Amino acid sequence: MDNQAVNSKKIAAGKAIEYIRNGMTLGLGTGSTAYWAIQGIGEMVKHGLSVKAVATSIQSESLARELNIPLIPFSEVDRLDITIDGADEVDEKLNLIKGGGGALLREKIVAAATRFYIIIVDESKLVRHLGKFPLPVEVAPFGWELTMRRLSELNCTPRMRMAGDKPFLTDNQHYILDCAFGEILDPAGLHRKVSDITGVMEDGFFINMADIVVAGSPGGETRILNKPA
Ligand SMILES: O=C[C@H](O)[C@H](O)[C@H](O)COP(=O)(O)O
Repeated sequence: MDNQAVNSKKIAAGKAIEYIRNGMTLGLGTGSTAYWAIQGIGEMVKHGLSVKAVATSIQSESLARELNIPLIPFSEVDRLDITIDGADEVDEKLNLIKGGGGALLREKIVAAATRFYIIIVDESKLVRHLGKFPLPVEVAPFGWELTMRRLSELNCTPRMRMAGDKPFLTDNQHYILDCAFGEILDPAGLHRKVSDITGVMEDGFFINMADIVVAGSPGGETRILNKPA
């Protein structure tokens, strides 16, 4: 990753953590952008911030532990005050594609329990229409070939995500099929069709979930995009 992208991610994360207050329960996202938010929260905890957090992946959980961010089991959570997470694409209505790192199912469960869901991206992730980034679809290993055929009937080209010569396994021991649809004009409609396929555990569409998106630029500026009313 080039230094400019790293800087944009760091800047966006720095802005997002300004929303955090003492006593909050937080959701910790996953990926190279969320990494910077977790680092920032760790720094705030070191300086006396009192928060509790849940993580959206094993990777983020380990990072939070290293930074002494107090973690609680998700079973103890009813509502989270703020979750900060990254995204692979963000459209003009703040609909997202997520799951490039394979964490979409837990991320969506955490997002759905969140009062104020903040997405942080470098500005290159902002698009008019979703779809250039193939949609990650988490599927049950049992019968995945059939699930893949059903997905391709929706006019996409699904590909099994690999880790070396084996299928990539999510934290939930599922597979990921990356589905190249091309430009998607109706993400909500397509989300319904994908979700209707038996064997699909979750897809990477996050429709109408983000409250704000903080986009960082390599020059060090941030832009805050609000969910349309
Ligand atoms: O599964 C991974 C997550 O959805 C990430 O938040 C997303 O892929 C963005 O990751 P990054 O910030 O590394 O581009």
